[in-house]
Amino acid sequence: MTGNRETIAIASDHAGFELKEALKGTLEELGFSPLDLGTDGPASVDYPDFAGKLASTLAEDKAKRGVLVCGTGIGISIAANRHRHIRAGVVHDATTARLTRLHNNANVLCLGARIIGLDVAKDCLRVFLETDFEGGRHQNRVAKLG
Ligand SMILES: O=C(CO)[C@H](O)[C@H](O)[C@H](O)COP(=O)(O)O
Repeated sequence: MTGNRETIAIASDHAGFELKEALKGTLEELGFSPLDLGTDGPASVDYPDFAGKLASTLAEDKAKRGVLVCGTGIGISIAANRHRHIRAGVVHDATTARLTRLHNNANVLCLGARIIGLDVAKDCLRVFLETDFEGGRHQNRVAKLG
């Protein structure tokens, strides 16, 4: 928390850099405090390094939720999901953003900057942050993820 604003960790590789920068503003507009873990420019970097930084930040309880962006959202989600405390979902629209919270209790939103546009990405972010886990039949399934 920063003041009474929840901290949301955010990171990307070079392909996701521009979208990450834009989404930091969206987080602020929505009343959250973005914690930017890089990358800091368009130079080519390796997405596992940034997924790892975000995973460490959540493990250290510096944030409870995070956002990761790469070209497709796929590589950075694979990397993030190697960490047992991370449930990262790649989403493409508000429906998948809602369902990865309702059903998977995802704590990390993954977006593909080369796949979706800014307005859809903003929708995904807002819906992800405002949707609670449904629990019920999904509780046991999520527990089995490890
Ligand atoms: O890992 C990915 C594919 O799922 C990401 O989209 C990366 O951002 C992409 O591979 C980076 O590609 P580039 O050609 O090195 O820019």
